[in-house]
Amino acid sequence: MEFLKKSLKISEYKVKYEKVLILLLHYPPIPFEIPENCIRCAEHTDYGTFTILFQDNMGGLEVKNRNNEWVQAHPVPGALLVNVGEILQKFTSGRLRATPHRVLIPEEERRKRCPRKSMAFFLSPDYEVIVKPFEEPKDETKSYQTSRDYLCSRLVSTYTH
Ligand SMILES: O=C(O)CCC(=O)C(=O)O
Ligand SMILES: [Fe+2]
Repeated sequence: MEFLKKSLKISEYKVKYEKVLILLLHYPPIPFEIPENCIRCAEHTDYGTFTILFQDNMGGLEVKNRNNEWVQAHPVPGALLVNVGEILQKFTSGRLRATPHRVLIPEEERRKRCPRKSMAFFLSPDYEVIVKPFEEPKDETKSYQTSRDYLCSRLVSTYTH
């Protein structure tokens, strides 16, 4: 967290602890014909502070840049991918933007017929941390959402469909 404090020049870093959720993802091989435009993981932004992602060499991951263009995030051996999450976007008043990303199915037959594996470390503030811009002083007359409320509401809105 020190690097965030330095790069954003935050004098008081209030996120005392970080919750970590580790997701091991296995995308099965596709042994049959599928319609065009099928995807492995739909466009989304992660909810927390940031996500550290390891991916194998199957490819398919794309991130959206600030010009709203999809850019392939090719796997680089030994490299990690870091995605900014929604809570960090809120902490920084949008100076850091939550990265939209998705996982497509490679055109290439060999990679389509192989599984894809990835490992995601989702970091989120401790549950009682208030989700508000760092530079904004706390207003005692306002009611704020905690990290727990924010994460729960995002999970509910995602999984009620
Ligand atoms: O499998 C991947 O590379 C991405 C997974 C992902 O974005 C997620 O689980 O939130
Ligand atoms: Fe994600």
